[in-house]
Amino acid sequence: MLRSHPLARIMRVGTGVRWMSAYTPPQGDTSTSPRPKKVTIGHLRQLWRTKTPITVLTAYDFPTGRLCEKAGVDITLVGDSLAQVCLGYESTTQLTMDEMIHHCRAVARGSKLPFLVADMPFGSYYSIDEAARNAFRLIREGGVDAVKIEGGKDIIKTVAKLTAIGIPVMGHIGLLPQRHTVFSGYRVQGRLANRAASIVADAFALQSAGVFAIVVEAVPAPLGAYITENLQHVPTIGIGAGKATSGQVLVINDALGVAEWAPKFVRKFGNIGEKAEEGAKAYIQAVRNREFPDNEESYFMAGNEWRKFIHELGGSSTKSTWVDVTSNGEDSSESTASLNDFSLPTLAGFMEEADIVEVDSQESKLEEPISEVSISEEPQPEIPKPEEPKPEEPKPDESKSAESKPVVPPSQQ
Ligand SMILES: Nc1nc(=O)c2c([nH]1)NC[C@@H]1CN(c3ccc(C(=O)N[C@@H](CCC(=O)O)C(=O)O)cc3)CN21
Ligand SMILES: CC(C)C(=O)C(=O)O
Repeated sequence: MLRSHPLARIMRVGTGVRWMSAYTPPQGDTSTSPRPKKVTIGHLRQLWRTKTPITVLTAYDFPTGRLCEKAGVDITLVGDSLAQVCLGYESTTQLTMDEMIHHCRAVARGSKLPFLVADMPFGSYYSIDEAARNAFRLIREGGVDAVKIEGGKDIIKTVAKLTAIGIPVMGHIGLLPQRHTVFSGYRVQGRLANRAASIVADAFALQSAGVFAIVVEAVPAPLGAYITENLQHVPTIGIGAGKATSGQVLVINDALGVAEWAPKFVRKFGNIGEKAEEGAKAYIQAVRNREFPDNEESYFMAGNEWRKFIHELGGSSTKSTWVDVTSNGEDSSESTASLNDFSLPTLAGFMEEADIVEVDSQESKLEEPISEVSISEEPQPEIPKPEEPKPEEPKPDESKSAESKPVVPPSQQ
């Protein structure tokens, strides 16, 4: 089919079709549940051969990377849509290599099982040497498995070089967002016969240069189908290219309904934007109404430490007092004893505190929650006055102290 096609001969570079890998594809269910093994090019090829749609979603950071893995996507793509979706740039052309690598590293920490692809930013592949240097950076520093490059015949020598030296490359044809200025905007490509033929030629050229898959963006559905049917060795991943491509990709924010606007080819599979706004507004209301935090969301002192604490302060305060120590250790409370009288907490003090917190978390029932801080009692006679006053609280750095609630690591949430 390939050889007989009139456009298949337009560009042939290098020694022919190369494949990057011959892994044994993992067996078993790959449709919905997260697979236990790392996705390889071999696995992607098996999906393509069995006409199982290849699923691709973009990710830009650790949580979206985690989401892609947990949802069981085949390919996680750190697209340069990062520029617009996450960094607020006007276009993808403003994104730098360093920014891309920074985000790739975060995604890679969260998305370990899906095949991980990163876009080569605009300007990072203007020469073959630059392209190779930057592709290696994305793989070494960014931790990705493969790179994606926008363009067809025009960049074919670069693509052939990258695949020849062992860098898996994903092509990208049709609408090329990095060239939106040249295209006079983000416009559907290949509506006219000439341009459609040129896009088909791009696909064949990329196939010959050894790419492992080709993203086909914003082309008429029949053209997406035609390219998919006529490529012999490479799956297509469509975005706005109709239903017949070998797989589909969407920007995750678009798919989840985060953004206010999305291209016509997007379907919203979620309504995160609305939900997020609702949540943020509910929080603000609760704080303003003093409904948050509650006792369940607050910490209390161990045993009768509060009484000891008041006792050490002199115990003569008869009104509600919040002891407030600023970071320089100055006392701004209304109590009679100045906290300057206490020695500042030492490392030993922190360690002691850590012990107490542990006891506290085990025996948190020891103490009644104090719903109102009301100090009207005289010091309890049975409480022995310690030799050195030791404030349990406040501490100069609350965030570093041990928590009494178990903390769920983000990766388990
Ligand atoms: N959120 C988001 N989603 C994307 O799919 C995406 C990005 N950002 N940023 C990078 C590129 C830019 N993309 C775009 C941006 C705009 C259109 C757009 O305006 N399309 C018009 C087509 C107009 C026509 O030619 O008929 C549309 O109405 O869908 C398409 C793709 C795709 N990529
Ligand atoms: C939308 C996909 C294909 C992309 O290139 C990107 O996220 O930048």
